[in-house]
Amino acid sequence: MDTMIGVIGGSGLYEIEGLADADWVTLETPFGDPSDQILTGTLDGVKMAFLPRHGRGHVHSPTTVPYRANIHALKSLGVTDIISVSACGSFREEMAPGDFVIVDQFIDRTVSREKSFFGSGLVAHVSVAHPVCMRLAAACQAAAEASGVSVHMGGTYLAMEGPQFSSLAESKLYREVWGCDVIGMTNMPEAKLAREAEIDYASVAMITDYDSWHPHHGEVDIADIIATLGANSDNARALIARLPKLLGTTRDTCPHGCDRALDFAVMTAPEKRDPDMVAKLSTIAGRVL
Ligand SMILES: CSC[C@H]1O[C@H](OP(=O)(O)O)[C@H](O)[C@@H]1O
Ligand SMILES: Nc1ncnc2[nH]cnc12
Repeated sequence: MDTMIGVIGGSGLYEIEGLADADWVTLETPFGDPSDQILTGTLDGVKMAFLPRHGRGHVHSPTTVPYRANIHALKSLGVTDIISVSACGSFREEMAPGDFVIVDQFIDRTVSREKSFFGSGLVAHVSVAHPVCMRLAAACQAAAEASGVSVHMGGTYLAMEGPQFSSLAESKLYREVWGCDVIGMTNMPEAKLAREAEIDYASVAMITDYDSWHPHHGEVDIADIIATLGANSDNARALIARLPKLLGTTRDTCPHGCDRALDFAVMTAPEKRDPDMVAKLSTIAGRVL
């Protein structure tokens, strides 16, 4: 199968350069419009699709990002592997602003978002015990190291609703009691939806701040974050540029089963399935319906 790398760019990363045959395409989905047009093209012969999560000009808040439409649009283009790039706060002294963390776990504290493509008339349950594809995560780590970025392999990402940052008590709870490593507002439900869509997913957290727990850094400040975003985004572009060669033009079946997550997931009996839902889910789940 051809590899197609989908990059979801977070705060500070609204476009990438260097694609051959670059074209911003407009897509509509049964779940509404994606955050923006999607930049398609090829890099080192590998098909690429780039979507700015908040839209160019940063239009969508973490709550209003159309997560389902974004994943649906990438799936409809043929994306096989998603690299999510996100600005994050850090709960660890050694994960300093400017560093990258290759996330491997999530705690989902978001409360106001549609979290599944499925629902009444077509019920499905996929596992997200291991929400990140470690094959893809390893490629991100290698690309970051080759780009000279200080990178940490593995970390738990606390997904909060936002848009306000955490209170000091929340920051300490997530760090000291729950053992989280980084915090952001967008990787959930994005990672869950990618799993439902059977797309391999990896998340690169670009550290911008120490949230509010750090005794010597005071509370999180958006001006500090914006100051760090520029350099982080340049490093993210360098990382992305190395991915096609690492992943190759074709790919085998995912050794971890990310691309077969729906094999046994659909619970609704065939004769009880809502035909409208079946039609609506044809791009996401047509393989098993
Ligand atoms: C710019 S600070 C808060 C904002 O940045 C992160 O967005 P993204 O994950 O898309 O890089 C964070 O989750 C908040 O949405
Ligand atoms: N401290 C923080 N909390 C939540 N999202 C963030 N994005 C960047 N820094 C953040």
